[in-house]
Amino acid sequence: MANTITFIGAGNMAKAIIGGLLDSGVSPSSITATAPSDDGLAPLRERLGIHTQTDNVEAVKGADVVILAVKPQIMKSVCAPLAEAVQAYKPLIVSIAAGLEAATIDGWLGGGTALVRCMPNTPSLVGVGASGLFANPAVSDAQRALATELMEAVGIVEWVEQESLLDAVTAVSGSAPAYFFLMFEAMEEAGVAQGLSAATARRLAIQTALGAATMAGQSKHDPATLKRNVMSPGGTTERAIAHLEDAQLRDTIKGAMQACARRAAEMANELSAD
Ligand SMILES: NC(=O)C1=CN([C@@H]2O[C@H](COP(=O)(O)OP(=O)(O)OC[C@H]3O[C@@H](n4cnc5c(N)ncnc54)[C@H](O)[C@@H]3O)[C@@H](O)[C@H]2O)C=CC1
Ligand SMILES: O=C(O)[C@@H]1CCC=N1
Repeated sequence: MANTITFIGAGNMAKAIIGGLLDSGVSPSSITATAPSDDGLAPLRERLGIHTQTDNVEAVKGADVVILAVKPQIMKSVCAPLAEAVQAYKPLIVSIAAGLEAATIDGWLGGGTALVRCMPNTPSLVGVGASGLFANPAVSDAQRALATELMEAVGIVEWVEQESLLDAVTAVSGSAPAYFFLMFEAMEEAGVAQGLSAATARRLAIQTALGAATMAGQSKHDPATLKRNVMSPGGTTERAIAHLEDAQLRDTIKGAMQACARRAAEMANELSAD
């Protein structure tokens, strides 16, 4: 990728995308990351070789893509000082903030910006991220292609044509690594309760998830069929799955995802009213 990319904010999600981009062969010299103090930036500069900057406005000047990677709650105060440089240099803006609507951010940046909203996830760090993208009407086809190229460097990309669907993307992939991490915690605890060492239980659980995800991604069968293939009639898996179904696991997951998407919509309302 020949474009220059500036990350405003160098926290967990920015670092995950930067790590994935570098692993995919993007040159460190094309990436700049900012933070209010140099403390967190020095390791990025020294270990990854990317540019760093404590002045957001300077970092925006001349960048082809500006990725807004700060917490939604401080986005307004971060965007307002950037408006002049954004209007002058017209980079593609990519916001990864949960909830915050494109029109709200566009307004904070002075209006008329080409803005892509992206909902990535932290496995971008290891090149197996999943991102949902939405473009506002000012985004050109070339900028859409650029956003696709950028996020495909760290995983898969799905475009949505309705902005509100990004809340569903947040529920199904943005927040979802945490659901699986919770599952690993629970499986490790249960494995230990059955006598395994924590290390053994963790290793087996994680490898099994990796195997199941790889199989589901490659198989011509749907997940329900793959599940049935594990369930020998009268066997062990049947009992385990019956327990999960009796415990309303599907409803629990649905409820969690509804809570997630509702919170994204709530945040959009709270923050646009600021
Ligand atoms: N963590 C995740 O799994 C995901 C996060 N997101 C979104 O990514 C954004 C960032 O989230 P995280 O990386 O988790 O948060 P974080 O708290 O790890 O990172 C935010 C970074 O912004 C920096 N920052 C604060 N004020 C700043 C300023 N004035 N100028 C420049 N940088 C400043 C902080 O130093 C911090 O490192 C949020 O909007 C969140 O909704 C989206 C998808 C997944
Ligand atoms: O929890 C959050 O608000 C962010 C957005 C998606 C994942 N982490």
